[in-house]
Amino acid sequence: MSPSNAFGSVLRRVSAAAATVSAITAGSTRTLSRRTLITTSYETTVRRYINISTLCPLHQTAILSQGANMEQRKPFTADFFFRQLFDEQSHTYSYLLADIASKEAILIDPVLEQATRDAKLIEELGFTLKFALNTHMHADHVTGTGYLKQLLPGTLSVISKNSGAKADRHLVDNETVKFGRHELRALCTPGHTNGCMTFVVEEQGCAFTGDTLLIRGCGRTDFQEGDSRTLYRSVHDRIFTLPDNFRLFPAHDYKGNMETTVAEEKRYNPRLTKDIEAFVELMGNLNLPYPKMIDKAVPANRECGLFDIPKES
Ligand SMILES: N[C@@H](CCC(=O)N[C@@H](CSS)C(=O)NCC(=O)O)C(=O)O
Repeated sequence: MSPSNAFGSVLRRVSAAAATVSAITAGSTRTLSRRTLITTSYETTVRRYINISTLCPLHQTAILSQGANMEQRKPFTADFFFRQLFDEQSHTYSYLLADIASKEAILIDPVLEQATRDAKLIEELGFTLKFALNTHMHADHVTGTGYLKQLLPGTLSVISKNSGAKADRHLVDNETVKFGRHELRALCTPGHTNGCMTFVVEEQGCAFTGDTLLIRGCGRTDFQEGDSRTLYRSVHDRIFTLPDNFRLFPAHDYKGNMETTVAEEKRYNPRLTKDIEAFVELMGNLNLPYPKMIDKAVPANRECGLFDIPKES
């Protein structure tokens, strides 16, 4: 058997073991916390079936990390539409969510230069864009919310009250935004900026973290109202307290990653796994260059993003 076939066979045995664990834990004792039970049972079962010490360290990590990250993730419900969109210039992810039955949609963190792409997609899919939301007042690109209001009349722009930016609707902590039968809950997660929010869709087991938590990273805290201690508390108190299996979708990624989970970031985020003092020290020494667009983006985003509207072709 070739090494890759052997690894495939091991993974199949692990999946079978994981299924057994899921079945056992489904009706199991409540004396242990759900997370402890899942992680412990998974690792115990894997070790019972496979002598993992015979595998290389990479494969050992790959197999054991599945216990916390993959096994218990919920699929989206059949009536929930999800589409991740990307802007290559600013490395920004936007997210189109919709209720497939009622066709009501929302768009999180649209980018001005992609507004015509997004509007076309929304029209092609027969959706009505109810809300165009920003997780915060961005510094690296102009938001598409203002232009989308023109392209798709009836759309309302949304941002947090704490952002100080103009919008049709201002969200406060714990407020919900409804689209069809679905809803997201907006949690204040300041630190990168004062007005940062994380949007949680509880039923679908996912959250949109903006720049508060990035995949194996986090938003910088060296401009606007950035504050490292505040960001650390936001992540630990409001994102890491979500269920371990929640899928997390950030506003940016610079390395080609697309999503993560609460469990993964709690284990592997090189910044947020540190204690708060070490985190503050690290964030104070990032020495990142300022975003190229900051002088244009922040004033535009304070006005909901109407700035240099691209000409129609
Ligand atoms: N090079 C980009 C800006 C990159 C950057 O600073 N990203 C921000 C989020 S957008 S304000 C950030 O918080 N990064 C964290 C990190 O660790 O990289 C540009 O010039 O636009």
